[in-house]
Amino acid sequence: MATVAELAGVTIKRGNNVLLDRISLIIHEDERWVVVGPNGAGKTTLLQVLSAQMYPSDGVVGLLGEVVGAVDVFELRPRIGLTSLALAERIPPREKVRDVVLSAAYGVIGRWREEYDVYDEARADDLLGSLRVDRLSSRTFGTLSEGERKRVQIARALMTDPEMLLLDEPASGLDIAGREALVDTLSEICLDEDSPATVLVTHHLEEIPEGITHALLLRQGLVVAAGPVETTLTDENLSATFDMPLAVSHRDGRWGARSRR
Ligand SMILES: Nc1ncnc2c1ncn2[C@@H]1O[C@H](COP(=O)(O)OP(=O)(O)OP(=O)(O)O)[C@@H](O)[C@H]1O
Repeated sequence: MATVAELAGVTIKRGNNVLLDRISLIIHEDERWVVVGPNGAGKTTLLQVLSAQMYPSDGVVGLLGEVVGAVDVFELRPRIGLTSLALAERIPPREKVRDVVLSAAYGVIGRWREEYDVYDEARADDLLGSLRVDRLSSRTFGTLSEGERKRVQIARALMTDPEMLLLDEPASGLDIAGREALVDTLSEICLDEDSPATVLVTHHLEEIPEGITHALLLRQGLVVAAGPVETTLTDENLSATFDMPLAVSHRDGRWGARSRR
């Protein structure tokens, strides 16, 4: 299987803070990763590295066969789909939903005067359909519920047919029904062998969709454990990650965690 990302000894420093500390990681195209760790562990920073938005202070980042730093990142970035709160906040509230998705084809946020071809328009409509928000395509982004916005952002991230899909807390802020429906949709994406390699950051094991194959546990910028999800998401590893005794459960395809105190 082809490698889509390879991090070797990657360190990110800001001032005296070490955000990521000598991270080494290989992601193959058929893998779907979940990244778990406490607030401030470096999860979002890792996604920034994987989306070529951030350069390492030390170490080497290989993405889609290119070395970051030795390649034009503007050619690399369209090959990687990203959803994050920071990106969502940059979407103009008056932007039409269909244009939020369509404008990804040009790597811009906010439609201006681009001419889109029929192929792009059909793809945007298909994605809105598969994310089950096609009925909202002529609404403005600012009028959507949180759950609807998350779906539109995922459709946007998939618009360029990326080779890697990065999802930063896609279910945060959703109610139970919204979360469950989104986890189902994410499961469909993760289980589809035509989907790109996926890395999903979450705070809650309940939000891990079926089809996730690997897990990375981060604490204070360091990898606590990484590997196949079944052998990585253990009581011992999760307890070490959050510095409290935790019990992991895995029933009917769904993960969970609770205190052992
Ligand atoms: N520019 C910066 N300068 C200094 N420290 C920073 C900077 N950016 C981020 N940090 C720190 O780096 C650490 C990792 O941040 P990051 O956003 O990657 O964590 P996270 O695991 O995604 O956290 P959360 O779960 O709270 O979203 C945090 O302690 C944060 O305060």
